[in-house]
Amino acid sequence: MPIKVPDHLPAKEILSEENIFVMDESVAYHQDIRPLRIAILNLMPTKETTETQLLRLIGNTPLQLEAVLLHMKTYTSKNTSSEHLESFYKTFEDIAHEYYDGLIITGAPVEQMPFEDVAYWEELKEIMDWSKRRVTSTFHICWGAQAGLFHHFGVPKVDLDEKIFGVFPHIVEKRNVPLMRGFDEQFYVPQSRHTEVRREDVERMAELEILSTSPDAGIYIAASKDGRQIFVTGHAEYDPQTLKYEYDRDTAKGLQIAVPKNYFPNDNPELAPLSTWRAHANLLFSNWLNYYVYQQTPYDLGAYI
Ligand SMILES: CC(=O)SCCNC(=O)CCNC(=O)[C@H](O)C(C)(C)COP(=O)(O)OP(=O)(O)OC[C@H]1O[C@@H](n2cnc3c(N)ncnc32)[C@H](O)[C@@H]1OP(=O)(O)O
Ligand SMILES: N[C@@H](CCO)C(=O)O
Repeated sequence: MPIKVPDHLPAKEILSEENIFVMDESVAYHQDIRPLRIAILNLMPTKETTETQLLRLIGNTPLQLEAVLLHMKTYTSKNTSSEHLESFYKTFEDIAHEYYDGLIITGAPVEQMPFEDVAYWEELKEIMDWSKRRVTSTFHICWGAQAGLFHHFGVPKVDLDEKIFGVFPHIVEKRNVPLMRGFDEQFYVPQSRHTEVRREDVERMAELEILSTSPDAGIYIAASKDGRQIFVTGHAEYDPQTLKYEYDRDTAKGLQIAVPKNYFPNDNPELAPLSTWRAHANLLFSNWLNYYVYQQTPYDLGAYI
């Protein structure tokens, strides 16, 4: 939450320069409060796991949220039961006439296919176009980020020689941006990708800025300068066991997969993995919800979007 201070207090300028959020009394007085409406477009096969991971993170805020789960109408999930989807999910068609304060588009295990071969690509393009008109800020994760960067900005995804797999150190590139508030100089994030977006392709787009990168894993966070589109290539939301699950799964299938880096103690898969990214994940999502959703969205949704 912002610190509310008298309009001309000298500390206000110092804290603002430190990228601490300070709000004038006059602005605070005019804030109206209502629950935030957040839609989660869940493209993951492991839908129940992903729901839990994301709700845990967005629930870590004093703000009231109304979360709506979405799945694709034009694709039939193999790994999630239709009972679960019918009970808890809606489709885009059900909500297309509404406005949302925030939208999260998850990753999906389709990154090695051309975008056009993904069965729900047309529906996803429609949702991404809609998000520009009806959502205050959209948070794209992993393949969702690649899809958004490609669709909105023509940034291609590029195959990697080897999967980036493990928990890597990341750094802040643009410190004076609200999404980065309170980030450590170096922090850890799980990455699990066979593809990447290249720095030069993102830098070519004047509307985008690169906020955080990793020497090992490349671009981590890019965003539109107006904050309405956030693209995150890593999986801050992953549970401590998720990379282990992916490693065991691929090993059992006989795939050539390296042990995830910086994850198991001594890189020994027999030992229980250590979580080193949870604090970062909480900060990333609460910064997004606070500064890009709550502080920006109009009280009357749809009033200016
Ligand atoms: C880069 C990122 O975004 S990372 C995020 C993705 N990571 C994960 O999903 C990790 C967890 N996933 C998994 O472990 C595995 O996908 C499993 C175990 C759930 C299933 O794996 P498999 O049995 O090998 O593959 P399966 O044939 O069931 O298809 C896997 C998924 O690929 C996706 N998929 C495959 N082909 C297509 C296609 N043409 N169009 C759209 N989606 C497709 C679907 O999401 C499908 O699962 P779903 O139908 O339940 O949504
Ligand atoms: N995180 C994914 C990789 C991209 O599909 C997995 O290992 O399932």
